[in-house]
Amino acid sequence: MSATLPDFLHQHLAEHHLPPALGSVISSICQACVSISAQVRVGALSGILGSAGSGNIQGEEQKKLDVIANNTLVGILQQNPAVAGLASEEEDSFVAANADGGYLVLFDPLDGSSNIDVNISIGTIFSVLAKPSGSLNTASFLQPGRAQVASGYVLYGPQTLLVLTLGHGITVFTLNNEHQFVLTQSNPIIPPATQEFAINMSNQRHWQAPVQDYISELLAGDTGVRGKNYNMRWVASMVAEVHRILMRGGVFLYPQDAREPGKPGKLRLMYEANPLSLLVEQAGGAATNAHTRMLDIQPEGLHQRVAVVLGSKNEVDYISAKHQA
Ligand SMILES: O=P(O)(O)OC[C@H]1O[C@](O)(COP(=O)(O)O)[C@@H](O)[C@@H]1O
Ligand SMILES: [Mg+2]
Ligand SMILES: [Mg+2]
Repeated sequence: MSATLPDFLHQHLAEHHLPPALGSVISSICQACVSISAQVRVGALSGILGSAGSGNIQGEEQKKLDVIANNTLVGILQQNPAVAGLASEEEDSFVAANADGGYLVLFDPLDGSSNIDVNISIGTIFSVLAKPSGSLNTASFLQPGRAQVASGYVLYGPQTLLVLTLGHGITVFTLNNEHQFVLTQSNPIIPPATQEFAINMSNQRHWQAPVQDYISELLAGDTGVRGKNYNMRWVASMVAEVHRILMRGGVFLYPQDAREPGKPGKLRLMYEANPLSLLVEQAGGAATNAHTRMLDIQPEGLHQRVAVVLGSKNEVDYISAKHQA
């Protein structure tokens, strides 16, 4: 249980006949995240807390750390010859990198921005796609989530953790004091049944009927149709919610709601939902938009929003059935 990330990549790529260039892309992403982690750790001491005074293309306020994390990832990935292009939640459109590169990297540089200034877990989420042949354009990135060749996140919590999949199970690494990711867990499995749910209850009045109905069943506990009591968690960093679910099960919902009826949801398909859904499926869980398997959705735009239901399989199936009824 003491392999470092380079050792693991060397062995895992060979075992699954994956190209070394994919390993170099993962290494570059992780190099950037080690740098981001170092900045997160010292917080106010390096002046990285607070607002950047700018907004992203989605009309969201950018925190200084959103911008720092984005620039760190873009700067390091652009230098990797295997990377053809990048897409980020914090960039207006894709960023071209190296013409001969075979991979595209998409990322949410800092997930959980509202938690940065209050010292609660935040993370970087990433997705890797093979670049289709031909010239690079937005359409090159619009591949369904099942086409991802790798995805993962780095969670800046009490420990800095890397959770990674290259399509053959998931592996958890812990950052040590020498700035190396060391393998600490192989192939955690999400139990199919759970008694823990995560949803932002303050939006209850805006939900559609199936979600209203589902949550009221859970709140009824052992006096209701589910016949058991449920506990609730809401960190407000999706990356941390997904990590909890990978470690002990649970279900996470960010449904479509009536606050912005024109949008299918709040979360981003390409930077959040797809990479995290691949991890969840690799750990035996399920991920949908309440109607369709997340990884089968055909993207139509880089910054596309989506409703999200993911986690313990029995619970996700139960919620989907309610939406089809
Ligand atoms: O509960 P709220 O306030 O809608 O926000 C929580 C959600 O917003 C997000 O923070 C959005 O991510 P960003 O910080 O990358 O914008 C998700 O991680 C999280 O699930
Ligand atoms: Mg996010
Ligand atoms: Mg973000």
